[in-house]
Amino acid sequence: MKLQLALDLVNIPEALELVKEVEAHIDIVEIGTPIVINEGLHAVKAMKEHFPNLQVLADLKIMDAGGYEVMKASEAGADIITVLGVSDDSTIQGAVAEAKKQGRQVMVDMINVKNMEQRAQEIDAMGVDYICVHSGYDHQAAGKNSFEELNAIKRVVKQAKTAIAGGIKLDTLPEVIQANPDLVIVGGGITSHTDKQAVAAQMQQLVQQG
Ligand SMILES: O=C(CO)[C@H](O)[C@H](O)COP(=O)(O)O
Repeated sequence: MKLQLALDLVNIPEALELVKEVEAHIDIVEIGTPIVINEGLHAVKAMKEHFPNLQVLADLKIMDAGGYEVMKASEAGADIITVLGVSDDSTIQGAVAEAKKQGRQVMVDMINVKNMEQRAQEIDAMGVDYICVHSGYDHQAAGKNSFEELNAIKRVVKQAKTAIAGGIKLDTLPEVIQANPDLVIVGGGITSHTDKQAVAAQMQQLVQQG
């Protein structure tokens, strides 16, 4: 099981500073959608240049033009690029084909997917690398989490790795680990702490034991 740090509410210098603190405790660093909106793919490029040993995920949440957008993120140095599960099949297939050509990986974000098991099965058959259940900020504000959805996709996904994101904190991490995802994604659960290094280290220990 691996740990991904999601960076959302920071600019490029703040993102680099933050990763310096927790680098030893994470496997993947995510350039979140708000950073890409504010800073563009320069943020992905800067992160990869400063931390070549970490995998960098570009959370583009692609909804259309999958091949083209994966190509641009790959040029910036992204190792993994996100596409939305609610997209058309052709968008996901285009993203997967381009990622394979570029030696990159695709993560499908299942945010707002209604028929979770059926769609996870369909997407798994498209050859994606990760399928991620996700309670976004608006869901979290309504008190939702994705623990049940993780169990649902675990029942049907055969080929892809499974991931979970959305509001995961140190005290909820053990419940997440019990469901045995391949990847746990944490943003505010690390970045909102004063001692980010300490909380990331504790999370890493739990994830590695899981
Ligand atoms: O993609 C996102 C929001 O759309 C976040 O990166 C994801 O939810 C993880 O952050 P947090 O742990 O703070 O919820």
